[in-house]
Amino acid sequence: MEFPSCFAIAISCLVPIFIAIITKLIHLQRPNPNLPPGPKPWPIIGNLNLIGELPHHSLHNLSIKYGPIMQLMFGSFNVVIASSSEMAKQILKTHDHVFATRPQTAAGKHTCYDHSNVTWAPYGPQWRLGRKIYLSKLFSSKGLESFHNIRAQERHAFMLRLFAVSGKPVVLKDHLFHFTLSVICRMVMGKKYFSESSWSKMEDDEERVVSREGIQEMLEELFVLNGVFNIGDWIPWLGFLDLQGYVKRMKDLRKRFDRFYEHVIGDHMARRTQKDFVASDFLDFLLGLVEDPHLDVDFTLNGVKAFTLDQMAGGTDTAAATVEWAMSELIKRPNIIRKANEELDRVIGRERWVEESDIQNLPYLNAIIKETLRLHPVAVLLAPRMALEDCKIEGYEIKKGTIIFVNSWSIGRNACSWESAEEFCPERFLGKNIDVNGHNFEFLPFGSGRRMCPGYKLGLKMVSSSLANLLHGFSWRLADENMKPQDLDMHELFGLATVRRFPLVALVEPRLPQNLFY
Ligand code: HEM
Repeated sequence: MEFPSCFAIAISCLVPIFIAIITKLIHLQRPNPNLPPGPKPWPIIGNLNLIGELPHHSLHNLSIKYGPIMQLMFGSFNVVIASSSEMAKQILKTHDHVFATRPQTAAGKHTCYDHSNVTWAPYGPQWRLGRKIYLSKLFSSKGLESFHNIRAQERHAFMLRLFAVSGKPVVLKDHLFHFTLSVICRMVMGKKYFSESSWSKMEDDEERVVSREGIQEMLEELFVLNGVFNIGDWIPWLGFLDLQGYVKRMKDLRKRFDRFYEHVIGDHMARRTQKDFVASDFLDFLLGLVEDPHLDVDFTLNGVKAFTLDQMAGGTDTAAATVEWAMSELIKRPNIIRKANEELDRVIGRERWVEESDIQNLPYLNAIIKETLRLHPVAVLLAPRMALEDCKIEGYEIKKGTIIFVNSWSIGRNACSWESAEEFCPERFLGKNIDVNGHNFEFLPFGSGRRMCPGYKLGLKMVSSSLANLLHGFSWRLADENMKPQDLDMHELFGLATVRRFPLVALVEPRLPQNLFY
């Protein structure tokens, strides 16, 4: 028999066996509320097949049936899922110190420089150093203010690019990504370092090693690979087989990022040798740390790359996907767009664009953003945490090493906390003191506690100011004239950031006077 058909038969035999192994290895366990006080066991109630459904949907359905805290055996690991605001509070506040670390995954190892970025770092000195630097240098009020001009310039450039394609079908996400990536690159690396031209023109552009489309593709792949169910993570003895080919993809991706960072770091190093060198961006500051003998961690060039990656990953797709979800919900509901436009016309007027300082005066716009983050929190299961020691929640023992997911997507749709939970209704937030700062456990789009998103204020600034100007500057309709707005497909693509499965394609027409577009 020739090789290809041999191979095909072997694969077709292996796949069902493999699926059988996996489904046998996933057990659902749930607490029994009728047991006397004392440690309560988690009885096994059956095997589950979570394959084929989006994980946050399956876990949401299970939590409706089995309660707000349940334990799964997932391969070799215990996994606890919290699906209510009370359980989220227990994990992210009451026992935050116990669940402050992350599991070590192949993605953290191969794509994030051996877990040396803040997102995947174990709870320890490297993580503490990163958070301290981010919160003091980038996300403090002073830090955020110092990059105000960059955000304003890039936002204006974004509006001009949209204007240039008005009347033609626009893939909104690509424009949003261009905006968020430009802001983050300039904040962190001093300039964009990617070519604005398309692939074909790249060779002419000597200073850039990657095109904008190329880096977007790399970051999207990073999010996918950091969110996948990689068998080797859950069943370590099968890891060497790399059955799904994910580890190979991770290694390939790391090479592409290395090539990019080596160019950027090389450029910064060359500047450091100049006589009149003054550190002027975040990367300069990080390179200074590599030479610092007083740090209590061994901070290397890999640390520089990893911390830079945290910003590029954390700040681009998340904010772009949130605005894309918001516009998708709005395009289906012209009456909400009308109310937002009425507020913008009244507060801002048609003679100028919306500035960041205006956002606090736009309660309806803020309510739209909160409603979007409630129904479409891009990190649907937050980022996984791991128990550093044994702990008891509601009488149930959680063993050291257990992996914890907080189902933020499910919490945002919990009928006990939200009336008509499945409806997109910004009005529910008007006059309410519900915020995204991690103190309201029924609403956790940025998480809470020690590992809460450190960049949430920047994320919110980019989301709110871009959405406000998209609504103020343009009128919107679907590019497919035959599709009714209410039929717009809202399916998700699961990953560390859960994005639209099919990008939103729209037609825009300017709403403001022509002179504002030059
Ligand atoms: C709309 C925008 C954003 C959303 C929805 C978002 C959401 C999140 C969520 C849910 C987490 C996990 C929190 C947890 O485990 O409790 C997280 C972590 C993180 N985010 Fe964000 N984020 C956004 C923007 C940003 C920005 C702008 C940056 C940086 C430029 C950033 C950097 C990070 C980092 C470094 C972590 C890891 C924190 C840690 O493990 O200690 N994020 N983000």
